[in-house]
Parts: sequence; C-alpha cells; structure tokens
Amino acid sequence: MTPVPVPADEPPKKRSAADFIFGKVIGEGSFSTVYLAKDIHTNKEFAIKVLEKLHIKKERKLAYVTREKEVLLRLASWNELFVKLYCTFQDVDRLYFVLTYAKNGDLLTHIKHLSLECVRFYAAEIIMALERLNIKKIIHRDLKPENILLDENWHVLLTDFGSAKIVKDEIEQEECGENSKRRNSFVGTAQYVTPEVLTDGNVSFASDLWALGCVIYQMVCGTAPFQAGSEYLIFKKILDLEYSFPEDFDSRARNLVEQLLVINPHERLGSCDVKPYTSIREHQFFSKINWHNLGKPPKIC
Ligand SMILES: Nc1ncnc2c1ncn2[C@@H]1O[C@H](COP(=O)(O)OP(=O)(O)OP(=O)(O)O)[C@@H](O)[C@H]1O
Ligand SMILES: O=C(O)[C@@H]1CCC(=O)N(CCc2ccc(Cl)cc2)[C@H]1c1ccccc1Cl
Repeated sequence: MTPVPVPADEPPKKRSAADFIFGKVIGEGSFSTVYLAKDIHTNKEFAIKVLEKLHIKKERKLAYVTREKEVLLRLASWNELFVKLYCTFQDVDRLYFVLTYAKNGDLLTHIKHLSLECVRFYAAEIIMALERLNIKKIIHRDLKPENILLDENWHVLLTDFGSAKIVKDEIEQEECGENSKRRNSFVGTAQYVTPEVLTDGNVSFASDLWALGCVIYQMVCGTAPFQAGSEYLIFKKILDLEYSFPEDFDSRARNLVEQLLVINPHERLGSCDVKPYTSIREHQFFSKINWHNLGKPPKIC
C-alpha cells in the first residue's frame, strides 16, 4: 500500500518512541518529564512530555491527563498562541505527548526585563489566546508566567491545560458562575488564584481575567501582586484585595490591572463582553496596538 505523504512538519497521527531521538530534559513537572526530541523522519524538533503510568495512577491524576489531551486536541486547529499537540502514543509504562517545542522557554524567565512595549505585546497575545479559549468554552484555571511559553520567534504559546475546565453548556457556565455550591477544590497556583475559587469554588471565564491582571502586573514591575510567606497569607491578601503599585508603575497599565483585579468576577473588565474581550482590547493601555496585526515581538531587553 502506498504510504500517505505526511506534511513535512507534522508527524502522522500514529508514532512510537522509536520514531524519535530523545535529547536533553527541558523540564520536569509533578507527573512528567519533558524532553527535547527529534523526529527521525523529518528531523523536526518537538517537546515530548512523558508521564509514568504508575505515578499517574498513584496520584489519581487520570482525569488531569485525559483533560489535558482533550483540551490540547480542541486547540490543535490553531497554529499559534497555543502549544500544539501533534500526536500521542504510549508503551507499557508511559504516556507520550508530542508537542510544539517552545525554544525560548517561559515568560517567567524573562519577566524582569520587559519594556512597556514588550508588556503591551505579550499582554495582547495572551488576551488573543484567552479569546480563543472562550470561543472553545475552555477556562484555563492556571494562567501564570510559567505556563506562557515562548516559541523560536518569541511569540506566546499558552500551555499546561491539565487544570483546565471545558464548559459544556450555558447552564454549566451559569453553575460555574453564581448560585452554585462550592464544588471545586483549589485549582491553580496560590499567587494567581481568583477570589471566587477561595470563597464559593466557582470558576468562570472571568477567573482567567483575574489571572491576566496578575500577569500584567508582574510583567510591568517584575513581581506578582499578591505575595506572602504562606499560601494562607497569600489567600488572605487576595480576599482582602491587599496589593499596591510601585510609584513608577505605568498609569494606564495600573488602570487596566485595577479593572481586572476586582473581587466580583462579573465586574471584571471583559467579563460581560458580548464579544470577548472587546472592552479589554479598547482599553487605553492598548491604544498603540493594531489588533489585526500585532507585528513582530519587540526585542526582550
Ligand atoms: N512545549 C514545551 N516546550 C518547551 N518547554 C516545555 C514545553 N512544555 C513544558 N516545557 C517545560 O517543561 C516543564 C515541565 O512542564 P510540564 O507541563 O510537564 O509540567 P508543569 O505543568 O510545568 O508542572 P505541573 O505538572 O506540576 O503543573 C515546564 O515548566 C516547561 O519549562
Ligand atoms: O485518550 C486517548 O487518546 C488514549 C486512549 C487509549 C489509551 O489507552 N490511552 C491511555 C489511557 C491511560 C491513561 C493513564 C494511564 Cl495511568 C494509563 C492509561 C489514552 C492515551 C494514550 C496516549 C497518551 C495519552 C492518553 Cl490519555
């Protein structure tokens, strides 16, 4: 049978570990190791996330794994703004996710050296990614600088969808929003968790807008808005909205952050947009941004 030609840059759907040369470890997660790998047929580089089945079972993370796969597949039709899942395979002991290789690491690595022009550009790409998540009814739930990767051309690649929530229908979106009993255990990372998750366990698309406010704050001044010596004290500061701006914090960026770090999720900028997130795009902080063509990423200083 004549083999079906494979597009040069994409492995066909069914591969195995034997189709790749595994190189250096590029990162470690709680349940995973990520390797730089090369496809022996195309010489293309990928990041391959490897998970030990025994560890997944022991930590009861089956849902986390299958959700990450489901969400990544939902987003795979887009070739930008998200890490792309090219294929998965498994062997007796491990699961393998073949992903876009983000050659320039994560935003946290570079976050202390961003000019305001860089902040504007990266905030715009993150907002466009959140708009696409909204279209696909996906709430990320763990947006933070470590989960914002940078590709070889310094464009954003959002990753880490193991904690994501797929909103099945409007009813669930309502239940995720107001009038629902506490249903979700704490998901996400303490510094970026939203007040509603700490009070009534609700999540909504507005939860990612709170995290966006935290990320923009950190891109401007280099540190997260809510910091303390323990998770409990961080949570207390979040619920009390206890944070402040450095003197030299850009005033327009400050106004934007103040409209995102709002306790009531329904009052956050963008949370009630008919076309998300028009009201964020129209904020004065983005007056220099051409949303139809963001152009090349400015050089990270
Ligand atoms: N596609 C990728 N390209 C480049 N580096 C990556 C890629 N995916 C992950 N990494 C790196 O590998 C590290 C581990 O990622 P992984 O998704 O396995 O775990 P994690 O989500 O960071 O941790 P946890 O599972 O505890 O949330 C990341 O911190 C990141 O630095
Ligand atoms: O969902 C899928 O696409 C398949 C379906 C068939 C299958 O067996 N798997 C692996 C399921 C699985 C998940 C976790 C553990 Cl610990 C063991 C098996 C799934 C799988 C294969 C490779 C990589 C990830 C996954 Cl979830």
